Amino acid sequence: MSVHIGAQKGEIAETVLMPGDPLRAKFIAENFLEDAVCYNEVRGMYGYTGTYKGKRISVQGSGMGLPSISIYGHELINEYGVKKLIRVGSCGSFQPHVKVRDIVIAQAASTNASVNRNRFKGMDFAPVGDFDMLMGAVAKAMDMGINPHVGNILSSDIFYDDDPNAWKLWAEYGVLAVEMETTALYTLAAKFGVKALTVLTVSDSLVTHEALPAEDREKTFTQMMEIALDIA
Ligand SMILES: O=P(O)(O)O[C@H]1O[C@H](CO)[C@@H](O)[C@H]1O
Ligand SMILES: O=c1cc[nH]c(=O)[nH]1
Repeated sequence: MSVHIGAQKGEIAETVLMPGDPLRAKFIAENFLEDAVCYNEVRGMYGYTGTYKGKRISVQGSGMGLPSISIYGHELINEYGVKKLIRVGSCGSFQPHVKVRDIVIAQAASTNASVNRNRFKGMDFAPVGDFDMLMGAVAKAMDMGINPHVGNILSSDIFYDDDPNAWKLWAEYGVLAVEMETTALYTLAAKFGVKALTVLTVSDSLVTHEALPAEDREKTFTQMMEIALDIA
């Protein structure tokens, strides 16, 4: 057991899908993995290991925000030997051409959080996704007839911002969408020499104010799940 994960050594695969929502982890395990076994229920942050097309894969909820994914990512890499982490999340669109239910692949992740400023003594680190997995995810999406949006995203420390127009500065610089974890995931991967990629589905738009309900966010983002499982 690690501090936050109740698995024994060897119970977690080298490749782990990481949705923020633990119920999305359960959905992926029940609908995509064969012989899935639940290895973690600590804090209700479900983790499962099973097989997909014969390959051993785990799926672990990350929780919301940079500190939460940092804790699970750190323990997966350092306590369980995980080598590939693929976030499967939801995001809010910043751009008119990025529509609800579209797929976004995070080439890089900007942030308004101070964690990396602290880590790098006031300097800026540019967290980027793994290039091979990025290419694989784009190719798989195209095979499925999907044109994914690939580019910079914002990993925000704030869901309910005091300034309702704060997002527009990022939008002006071409940032595609907002979520809350990837900058930490990519930084952890760089520090520990493992691979990470984030694949997102647009759940709402800050441009049009459209939004999908929680059940859709938990269960209907199956294209993103298929892309992630393919590159796993
Ligand atoms: O749907 P998940 O993966 O949780 O991702 C997004 O949704 C949560 C906010 O509602 C944040 O965790 C954000 O990153
Ligand atoms: O962090 C998030 C995730 C989805 N939608 C948002 O607006 N923000």
